[in-house]
Amino acid sequence: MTQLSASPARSNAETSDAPVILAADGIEKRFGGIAAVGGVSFGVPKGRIVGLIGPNGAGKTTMFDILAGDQAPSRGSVRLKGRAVEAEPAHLRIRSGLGRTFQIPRPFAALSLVENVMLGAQGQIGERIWANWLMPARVARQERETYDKAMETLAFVGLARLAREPARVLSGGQRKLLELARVLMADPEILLLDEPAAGVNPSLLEVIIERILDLNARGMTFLVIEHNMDMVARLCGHVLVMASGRLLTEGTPDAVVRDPRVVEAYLGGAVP
Ligand SMILES: Nc1ncnc2c1ncn2[C@@H]1O[C@H](COP(=O)(O)OP(=O)(O)OP(=O)(O)O)[C@@H](O)[C@H]1O
Repeated sequence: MTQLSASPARSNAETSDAPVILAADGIEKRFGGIAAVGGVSFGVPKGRIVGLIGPNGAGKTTMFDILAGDQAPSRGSVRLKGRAVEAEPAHLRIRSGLGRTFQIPRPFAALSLVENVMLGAQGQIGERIWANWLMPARVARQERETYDKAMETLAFVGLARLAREPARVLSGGQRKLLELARVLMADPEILLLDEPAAGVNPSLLEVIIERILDLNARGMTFLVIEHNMDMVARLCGHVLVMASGRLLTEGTPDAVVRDPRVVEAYLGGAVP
């Protein structure tokens, strides 16, 4: 595990007594005889940046899949803004304000960056075939607005100058920024980020950290899976630790990395 930086956590986690925006309640996920997630409960308070760490195979990505609606839990409940959503598919959760990024982003390689980002917009009336016939001016206006918003979002993540290039020219780190831009098009209230630092060079990593802190300062909530503990310490006021499908402990980044159970979980499993 990487040494924690001495800088204090910078999210606004400690400054507010916020309501829980996303909650997992007794989540279980079994694949045949294996419990990838074995009864996990936690809450993410609104406006905070919460970390989710644990050794490889701990069940973190499976947990994200269940929170986002990409997999159904075998048991348990997911509450988004107080509403049980475990039966809802991912696209409905996105519309309710829950966005997620993937460990390995897969943009449409042949489409331009701006086209990829525009695909993240929700509620496009032009997707309804009849709307193109009945209200073409309205469809055209909305497409223009979506394009402008996609360009603004690309500028926010520092990719505006590549807007017309095909996504295949991007590095791994730039793909992470493109994916962030795509998911931001849906105006999420809470974002699940799956290893935003993995495979990213140090200068782009700084951009990603700054963008996350900037969005958080504007009120966006984050749950972040990350192996890079320097990044976790810079972003997160609170960290959840999973091991072998269970929630092992939670606390400040500083406290959890000093917890002997956490050290043992990492040494017993594959150390990142
Ligand atoms: N579709 C699947 N079928 C069978 N087993 C699975 C499936 N998905 C995950 N698992 C198993 O569930 C366990 C948890 O996997 P998961 O990917 O959620 O862990 P993780 O904490 O995200 O790991 P990493 O840090 O390596 O991404 C692992 O043992 C994995 O092999």
